[in-house]
Formats: sequence, structure tokens, C-alpha cells
Amino acid sequence: QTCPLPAAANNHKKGCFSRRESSTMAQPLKYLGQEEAQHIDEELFSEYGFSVDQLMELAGLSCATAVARAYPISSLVKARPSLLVICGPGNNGGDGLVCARHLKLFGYEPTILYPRRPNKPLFQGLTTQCQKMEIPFLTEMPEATLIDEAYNLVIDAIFGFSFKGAVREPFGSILDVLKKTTSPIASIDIPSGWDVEQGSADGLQPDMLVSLTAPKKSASMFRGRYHFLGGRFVPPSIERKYQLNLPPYPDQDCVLQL
Ligand SMILES: NC(=O)C1=CN([C@@H]2O[C@H](COP(=O)(O)OP(=O)(O)OC[C@H]3O[C@@H](n4cnc5c(N)ncnc54)[C@H](O)[C@@H]3O)[C@@H](O)[C@H]2O)[C@@H](O)CC1
Ligand SMILES: [K+]
Repeated sequence: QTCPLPAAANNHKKGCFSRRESSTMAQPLKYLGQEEAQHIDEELFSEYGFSVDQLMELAGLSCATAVARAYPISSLVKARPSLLVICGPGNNGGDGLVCARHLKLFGYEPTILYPRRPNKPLFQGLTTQCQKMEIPFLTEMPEATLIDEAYNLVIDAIFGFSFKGAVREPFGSILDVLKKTTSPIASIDIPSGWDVEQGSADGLQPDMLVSLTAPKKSASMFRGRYHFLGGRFVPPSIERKYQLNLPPYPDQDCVLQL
């Protein structure tokens, strides 16, 4: 029997179901372990021909879009639409730089803290782009009270799915300050400092989490208000192989609120 529906209507399921059936019978969204997330990442580059900057652009755009949905400029409490974006030393930090650039284009006023900058053309280029977009860079982490006064939101792009072990400096001190702030925190992919699978009971408690590609296991411990899925670039064969069971994104949107 051939399926009367277009592939997109049931692409996260085996077999053929009507839209109504598929919504009631859909398999639960997969929460990825650390190694699984890293395998998907490697496969996208090695077997599917994607480049890092390409996926980083889509990931960062998703994060900026999700932030704009959850915290529209009209809802911000401070006179200026100021945001602090804290970028770490890996690709999660790269997502933060892309996110900051798009937020500036969306009308926000981001400021970036980027204390450990990899000596690679990708990150140097992203840094230059932000500087040319007239986004200021801080030279040190402000005190918690200053963050509360100056910024509507902190975007946490410090660590993603490759984080392991005890937090090394300067990021330990930065996370200690973030735990004292009352400005809401939006974490990209994983709340920084959390174990990718186990989370962290005394770690950051972000108000928002943007899971990229698929949530990681620790996302089941997220208690904030907004959980978004972003990174709408997963080819169907990867989705099938890892049984991601991604919910369908609405229309042409690059994010989906979970
Ligand atoms: N396939 C995907 O889903 C994509 C993932 N992207 C992003 O890439 C991230 C993963 O990037 P990476 O693999 O570069 O890794 P991360 O950005 O998670 O972090 C790696 C960096 O953190 C440092 N680090 C690790 N543990 C530390 C500790 N305990 N203390 C201090 N420093 C520590 C490492 O030395 C390394 O410099 C994802 O979470 C996501 O944000 C996107 O850019 C593109 C697409
Ligand atoms: K993060």
C-alpha cells in the first residue's frame, strides 16, 4: 500500500499514518547522550558535507529567533534592549557570536564577553563580524549587581555538549557570578556547567533553554519557562538513524517551542 500523504507529513515516523493518528501515536522526542550528540555532529560534517560555519550560522540564528520570541523588545523592563552574551572557547561560544550578530540585526543591543578566543579563522571571522556590527566587547566579567542593573537578559554560550569535568577558570568565576544574578539567563544547547547527561542540582537555573538538533539528556532537568528546539538542518536519514522523533517545525520557522 502506498502512502497518500507527502513524506513531510510523517517523516519522523515509520509507516504511514494520517496527521491525526501521527499526533496521537508519535514516538517521544529523543534526549541525546553526550557521545550520541558528538557522533551526530561528526557525521553531519564528515558524511553529509556540511561545514561548521554553515551549521553554526543556522544554530545561532535559531537562538536569536527563540530569544526574540520569548523576550520581545516590547516586553523588556529596561529602557534599552540590552543583553549580555557570554561566549565560551568552543563551538557553543561560536553559536553565541552568531546569535549576538542576529540579535543586533533584530534591534537588540547585545554586549559580548569572550574571554578565551580560539586562534582559528572561523572564530576570528565571527569576532570581526560582531565588531563591525558595532557590538561592544567587555574585557572582564561585571559584578552580579551590575549585570542586574544593566542587562535585560544574559545569553549563556559558554559550554555545549563537549563540556566535561570540573569547570576551569576563568569560567568557574563567571558561572559563580551568573548564579548570583537575577536577570534571566537563556542557555544555548545546555546550561553551562551542567553535566551534559546528569544536569547539576546547584548549577545555573536558566529561564530559557534552546536545544540544538535535539535536546540532550540533562534537558529533562530544565525547570525554566521557555524550552525551544532549534537547528532545523537535520537530514531525514540522520533523524531516522538516531530515532530523534523530532516534532514538525511550524511552517518555515527555524525554532519550535517544546
Ligand atoms: N551538530 C550540532 O548540533 C551543532 C552544534 N553546534 C554547537 O557546538 C556545540 C559543541 O561544540 P564543541 O564540541 O566545540 O564544544 P563546547 O562548545 O561544548 O566546548 C568545548 C570547549 O570547552 C572547553 N571545556 C570543556 N570542558 C571544560 C571544563 N570543564 N572547563 C573549562 N573548559 C572546558 C574545551 O576545552 C573546548 O574549548 C554544541 O553544544 C552547539 O552549541 C553548532 O555550532 C552547530 C551544529
Ligand atoms: K551553553
